Amino acid sequence: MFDSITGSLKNAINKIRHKDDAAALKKATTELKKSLLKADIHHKTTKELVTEVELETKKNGIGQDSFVNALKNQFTKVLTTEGNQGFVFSNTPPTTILMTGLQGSGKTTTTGKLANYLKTRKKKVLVAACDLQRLAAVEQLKQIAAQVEVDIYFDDNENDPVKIAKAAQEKAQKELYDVLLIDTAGRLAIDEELMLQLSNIKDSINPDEIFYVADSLTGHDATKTAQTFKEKIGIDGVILSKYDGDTKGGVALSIAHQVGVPLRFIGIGEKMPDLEVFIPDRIVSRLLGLGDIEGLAEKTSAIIDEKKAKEVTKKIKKGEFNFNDFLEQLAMMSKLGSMKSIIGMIPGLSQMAGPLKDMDFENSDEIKRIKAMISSMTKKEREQPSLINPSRKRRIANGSGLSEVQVNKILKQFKNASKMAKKLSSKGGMKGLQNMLSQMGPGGMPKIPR
Ligand SMILES: Nc1nc2c(ncn2[C@@H]2O[C@H](COP(=O)(O)OP(=O)(O)OP(=O)(O)O)[C@@H](O)[C@H]2O)c(=O)[nH]1
Repeated sequence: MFDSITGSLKNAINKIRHKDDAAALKKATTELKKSLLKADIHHKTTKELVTEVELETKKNGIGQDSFVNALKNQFTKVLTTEGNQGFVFSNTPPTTILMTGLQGSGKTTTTGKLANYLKTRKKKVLVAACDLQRLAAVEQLKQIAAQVEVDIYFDDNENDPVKIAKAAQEKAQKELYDVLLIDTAGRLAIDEELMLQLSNIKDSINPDEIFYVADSLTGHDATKTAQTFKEKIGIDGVILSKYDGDTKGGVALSIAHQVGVPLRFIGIGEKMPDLEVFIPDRIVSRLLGLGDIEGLAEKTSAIIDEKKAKEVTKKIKKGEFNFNDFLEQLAMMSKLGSMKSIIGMIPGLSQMAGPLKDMDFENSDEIKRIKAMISSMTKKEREQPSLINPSRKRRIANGSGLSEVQVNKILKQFKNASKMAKKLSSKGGMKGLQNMLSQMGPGGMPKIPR
């Protein structure tokens, strides 16, 4: 998700090789500034962040470790704004969310994604179709609701969105829904009529939170419109849509700081599972290429049961992650949405996000090769990859139709990844970064040979 920023941060970090090298720190901060601006992070945010990183590194003694820690702290500071993180449930259900945004920002799709996010977490969700501005919007929401299997409230005979919102809320209260998501109308640009309509809905239903869906492809305009929505109707969170199409990626890192409202979720594709929760410290971990074990486990537990997710995390931490776990994860991952984002959550694998980002699980040659290799292993070998000696490798290569070189490389890659995962998920994980960076060449992890 953040591969280009992660890559340039790595370049900045690599400028510092020795302790107390002030000239190297200068080079690193110059590189940092250049890459943040190139990523389209707001210039004010960039300036503040770079200055603070430099000060903190100097204060703690110049070195790669202290520079990485300063980056981690300062990024977390920039991404953290007063307000809720992720999805927060009200003490008195239904938690009512007003979804707002400009026309085409992805508001209706995002309403469906959020409904799906909550549904996979076993919540009873009702969506309300209050976008009466665009003719097809109600129909679109009906289709999306059917797709993610949540209930929808609409009224084709009513043309007052306030009345529809109110009736939806009554239904949600009476029928004990956990969450009510209200899709509202958008406009091509901010206008008084839209703001008045939203204010009226807000006054009538008193939502727990108002989310503003901003199109990340509009760059700094996304920040500006969010600001205006905040001033005019008050918003509690921003959801950045279409982040998958944003090659620069910096808006996500400065929008909360600029608008003063937390970024809650990011849309990373057109499919319903393509919604990522935005928790600052987890995002920072991914930005620095350290993955997000906690996020992965949380996401995983929505698909498989929580106990199993914990088991996997424990296995990773103990370095016992084996090929059976790998196959199981692979089958499950295809249900989790974008490959790029999943890879970014696995420590040590985030550098592969580039080559693997568009991977299609069913049809990918790389995955087919790995599966072929695993299917030629014995039960014991899958459970205990360390058993695989040269003669076993030859047998596996023959059985899977791969060359010995290919088998060797895949095994090595698996071993390295589990080692890194173990190291980085431990308490001293930050220290592991230094080792990880020194082990990796400029292209990240070695590619699986074709
Ligand atoms: N690639 C990508 N496309 C997205 C994402 N979110 C939404 N879209 C697409 O953006 C387009 C517009 O989305 P809608 O949900 O219809 O937009 P809207 O804001 O509800 O529009 P109005 O109802 O007209 O206000 C659709 O084609 C969506 O599939 C995303 O995160 N990534």
